[in-house]
Amino acid sequence: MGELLDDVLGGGSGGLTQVKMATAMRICRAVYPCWALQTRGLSAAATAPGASGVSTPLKRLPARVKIVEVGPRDGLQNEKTLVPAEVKIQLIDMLSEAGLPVIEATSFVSPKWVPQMADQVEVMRGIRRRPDASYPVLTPNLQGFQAAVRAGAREVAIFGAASELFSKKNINCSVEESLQRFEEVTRAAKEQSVPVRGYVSCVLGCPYEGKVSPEKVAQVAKWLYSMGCYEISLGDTIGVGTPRGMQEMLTAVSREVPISAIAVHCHDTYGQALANILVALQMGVSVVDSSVAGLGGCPYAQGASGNVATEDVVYMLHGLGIHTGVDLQKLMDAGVFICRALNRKTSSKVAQASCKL
Ligand SMILES: CC(C)(COP(=O)([O-])OP(=O)([O-])OC[C@H]1O[C@@H](n2cnc3c(N)ncnc32)[C@H](O)[C@@H]1OP(=O)([O-])[O-])[C@@H](O)C(=O)NCCC(=O)NCCSC(=O)C[C@@](C)(O)CC(=O)[O-]
Repeated sequence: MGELLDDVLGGGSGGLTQVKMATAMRICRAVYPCWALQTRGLSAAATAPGASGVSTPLKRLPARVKIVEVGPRDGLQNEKTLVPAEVKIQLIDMLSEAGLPVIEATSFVSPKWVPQMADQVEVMRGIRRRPDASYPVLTPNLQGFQAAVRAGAREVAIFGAASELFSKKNINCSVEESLQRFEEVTRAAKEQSVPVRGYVSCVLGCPYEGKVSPEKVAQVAKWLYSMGCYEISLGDTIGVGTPRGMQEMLTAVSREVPISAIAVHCHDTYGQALANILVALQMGVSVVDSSVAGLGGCPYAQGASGNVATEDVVYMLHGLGIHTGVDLQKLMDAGVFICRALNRKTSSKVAQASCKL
């Protein structure tokens, strides 16, 4: 194909004419289905070359990846205008329809701290649950855990940080104190057979402290894991990490927590998220957090932009031949729905390329 394009673009006189460009585009469309994205929809472009996960020269990629959709919680928690509960419910239902295996639905935090999540009970009661999907919620303390269980939550997440200042700003206590609160949650959760996921924020940098050492991240991750969290999600809260930082941090954490229990949670502030995720996949991580339309950001992390867009992650994974179980077209529909509801342009490159918004 390269030679063919060289002939078309470089051959003959007259430079790069419109005719040559049109011919080159036709060749590209024929050879790479993704060039046809805008006119023929997404299914062809994101079709995997094979589901084995080894059909590309990239080595050591998992055959399947679990995507944890955090849009309804992380994506919306920072919205200034209150999003009605029925919009959140419809979004979650559309994400369920798209086949996402885990959808973080809301959080049971103080409404004074995060007013956008004050409708958590209504949301939990309103959603249609797919039997094979889970709908975890954030719980910072025992009070939140008990309220979550009363509202029907069957899985919760506790959220700590590798930075003292961030912990103080986000949950109003030191890292040490947070671990004591989390122990109360994990103990109660164990008694009621409720699975607990653990977050560590600021794993590649903190908005208040700057650099964060991989060893500190590993220590907090280890504590959460030994407390009983079945999975530890490592959050690049402000999206400052680069592939090298991701590699160093994961090397440190994977000495303390099995790689099969590690998830990555990348914000895309500096446009590094997909590159960082690819490094994580190559290191054996097979759980990726993302947010539909790239919505989101922590209200207590200045400068944090949205999470990596789920559409972009799914497109990359399918292109690598990795199974996700997600229907990209239905996911895109959910992205269109929430962007229209928020009167917002999508941050997903894949959605932008499909010209749907
Ligand atoms: C943790 C607290 C509650 C401490 O807040 P506090 O003020 O220190 O709590 P307190 O125990 O002193 O209680 C003060 C008031 O809060 C109430 N309260 C106490 N607990 C709860 C609860 N669970 N639910 C509802 N209300 C609660 C409590 O009842 C009391 O009410 P009052 O007597 O004043 O009327 C507060 O700091 C808080 O809610 N923080 C939440 C911050 C948050 O949600 N941040 C965003 C999520 S983290 C994130 O986005 C990062 C992540 C996970 O995505 C990963 C990444 O990207 O890095």
